[in-house]
Amino acid sequence: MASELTYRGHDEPQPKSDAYSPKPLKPWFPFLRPIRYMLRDQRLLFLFIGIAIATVFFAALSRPPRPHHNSYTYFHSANMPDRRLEYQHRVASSGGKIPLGLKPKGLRVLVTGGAGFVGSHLVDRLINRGDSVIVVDNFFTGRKENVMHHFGNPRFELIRHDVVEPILLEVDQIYHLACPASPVHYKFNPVKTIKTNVVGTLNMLGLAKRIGARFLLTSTSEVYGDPLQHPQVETYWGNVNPIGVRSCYDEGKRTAETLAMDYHRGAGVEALRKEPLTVYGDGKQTRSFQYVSDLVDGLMRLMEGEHVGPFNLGNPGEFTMLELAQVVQETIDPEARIEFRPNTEDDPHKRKPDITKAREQLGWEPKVPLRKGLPLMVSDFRQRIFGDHTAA
Ligand SMILES: O=c1ccn([C@@H]2O[C@H](COP(=O)(O)OP(=O)(O)O[C@H]3OC[C@@H](O)[C@H](O)[C@H]3O)[C@@H](O)[C@H]2O)c(=O)[nH]1
Repeated sequence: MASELTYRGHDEPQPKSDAYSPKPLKPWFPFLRPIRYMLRDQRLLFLFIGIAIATVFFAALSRPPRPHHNSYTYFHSANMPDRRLEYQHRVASSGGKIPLGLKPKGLRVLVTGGAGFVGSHLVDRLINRGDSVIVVDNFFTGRKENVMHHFGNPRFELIRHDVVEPILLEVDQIYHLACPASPVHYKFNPVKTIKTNVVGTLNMLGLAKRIGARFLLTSTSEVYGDPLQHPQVETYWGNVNPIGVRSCYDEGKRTAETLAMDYHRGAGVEALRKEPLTVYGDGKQTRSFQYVSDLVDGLMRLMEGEHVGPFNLGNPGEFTMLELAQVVQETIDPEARIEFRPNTEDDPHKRKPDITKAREQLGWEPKVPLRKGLPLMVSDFRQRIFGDHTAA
């Protein structure tokens, strides 16, 4: 009865040849069973997951140690004869599984603000000596054209990024230059200027700490404000108006220096500072001017040396703004007219770096005097702006 309820086909005529005969076994039948077995209960999925876990595990086992993890303690050892050689050794020896000849040769260097004036000259030097360079720049005052000649070089990367936002990169050294540098630019949006100096520097120091990279901050002679000591040595604390129109830059850089030294003391980050005395103004106030190649040379010596803390990297030659204008007339354009305008607020009266420390400890001093540097600077700008190759 039950079968009648469930199967009603017994009334239909049966085909004549329906006498029972077992189906012949297909030749591929033995292979079908394991495949069916695999497909049941999502066994295949579990198999793939197993393979993935094993791959990750063995890849992690075979990964070489990172070169910069021990650079942290390394930079605190005072008896390091040649940091650059040691760096090359560490980078090279980090590639245990990489076939000979494919190992990275130079350092991996991050230059924030690398599309700017000083930064792009620094990038040229680093690329020329064989390093791999990553430039991070928001192009506020920098230009792609300054670094365009490195496009296509596998050792060069350009990232449009604002340092006030965190970024994670793997490098051995960080040159932190990103900041509006001339009074017109840093006064344009003062809150953003101080934010770049404080938050941007915090982000870069945080990155340096995380990856164990060496850190160099480019500060400014403006941290001395309107100095009461002349010339200025690195230990001079300065005379700065904390609430003036220039404070976003002066005090921003001073805070950036504080942060760098606090990270150094608290977290072991290597903190360096340089003082480019390259501010141009007008009136009778004095300033010192240095050619960019001297500055870049000093920056690299500082980064490669074992010293920590502030260094004045400037040219002690002291000129009034009027003298500067006269040198421009003599060396570049005798027709140029000198126009007097009222001075800007809080403009320091005098500025001249004492570079004894840099001379003694870095073996550095500027080589290019103002009279020689100015025409070189004009050629450089001509080439950058008009692509005038003959001028170089
Ligand atoms: O928020 C900012 C502001 C500026 N920048 C970049 O920083 C670079 C600054 O270069 P500039 O050509 O304007 O100025 P300089 O090369 O003369 O400045 C350099 O010396 C003076 C120091 O105070 C600066 O920190 C240093 O960059 C530019 O490429 C600019 O686009 C940022 O990446 N982020």
